[in-house]
Amino acid sequence: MTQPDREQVLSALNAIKDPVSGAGLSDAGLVRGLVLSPDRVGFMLEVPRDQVNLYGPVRAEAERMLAGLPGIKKAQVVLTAETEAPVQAPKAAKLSPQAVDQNRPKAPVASSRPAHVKRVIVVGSGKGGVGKSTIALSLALALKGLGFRVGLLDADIYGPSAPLMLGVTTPPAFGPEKMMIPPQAFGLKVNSVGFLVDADQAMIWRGPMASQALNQLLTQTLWGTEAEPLDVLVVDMPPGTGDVQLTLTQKTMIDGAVVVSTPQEMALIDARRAITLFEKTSVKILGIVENMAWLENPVSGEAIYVFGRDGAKALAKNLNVPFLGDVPLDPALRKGSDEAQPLVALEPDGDVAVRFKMIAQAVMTQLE
Ligand SMILES: Nc1ncnc2c1ncn2[C@@H]1O[C@H](COP(=O)(O)OP(=O)(O)OP(=O)(O)O)[C@@H](O)[C@H]1O
Repeated sequence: MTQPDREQVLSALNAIKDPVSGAGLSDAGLVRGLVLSPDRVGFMLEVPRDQVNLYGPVRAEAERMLAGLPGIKKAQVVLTAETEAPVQAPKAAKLSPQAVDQNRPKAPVASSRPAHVKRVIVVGSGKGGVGKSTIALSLALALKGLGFRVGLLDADIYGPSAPLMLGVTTPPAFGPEKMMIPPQAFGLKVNSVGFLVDADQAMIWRGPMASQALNQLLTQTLWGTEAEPLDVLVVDMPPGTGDVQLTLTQKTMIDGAVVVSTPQEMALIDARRAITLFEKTSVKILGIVENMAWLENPVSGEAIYVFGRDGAKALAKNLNVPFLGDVPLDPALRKGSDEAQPLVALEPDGDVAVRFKMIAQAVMTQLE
């Protein structure tokens, strides 16, 4: 079934009135960053913080109306001023002396939690190279764009990439009580296993050493303070489902996991494995993101399904976990990462950034 084009969506949105000006939503200039992808449509409704209550029903009505349009299966409207995170008492950080011992089986009871961090979410993938780090960074930036205080922990011992993607070359300084003071880039507090050791060295770490290093990065970084706690810490996990990943999920209080996959069969098999790992360690699955979902033909604008179509979406349905959104294969996204100019920060109203804001919003909804 053919889906409506931008003009048709904008005109349909005018049927819903802005409660303040009385004009249609599009005419009132409230529709920002409209994105259309196969079966899906979404946009951002940006309103002043003190008028958010007024626009909750408008958002719901817009979603309902868009979802009813021909060829649209899912509609998502993000109300960007509505995302203040509830305050949660921070727990004290402590390093468990048993943190390095992986030799005997343990009950999956999480113990460590970074101090002054309200929520920890991990971004994982069963398979390497599916864009997990790109999604973790972009999600962190999108959460920042929604008004949260955000940190990014690059825990990918096999290929730490956050320093390169963000252009951060200075490792964290050490503050009181040997706490690491994370460098900041694009409004994010960042720490990476890449700051601590040479990448080649990290790769040959034995499981317990890697686990201990990750635990230190988590709990001995000054992510927040009592006065200014971090709202969300995004952890870019190492790919796969080995001992290091298992220990990280067992030892750390994690509020939820985002699983990244391409639509390709091989990636999906591994994504399923990652989901099983999280389920076994009682980590809530926030949902699946489909990366490299399609490539837009620059001449015709037609979608080319390089890695197959809707595989991750189908997996989410199959496993009964939320589907958080899809991201196209976009050369600008790759270029931005390579040049330390992340696309989501550089073009916050662009199509890719808006997609990530919607994913970020869906993540926060799952966390509530
Ligand atoms: N949607 C996308 N569009 C274009 N390029 C992308 C996209 N997602 C990721 N890439 C590029 O693909 C490559 C691999 O991505 P990334 O490093 O994020 O994957 P990863 O799953 O974290 O890999 P690893 O397992 O090696 O850590 C990078 O060059 C990245 O810029």
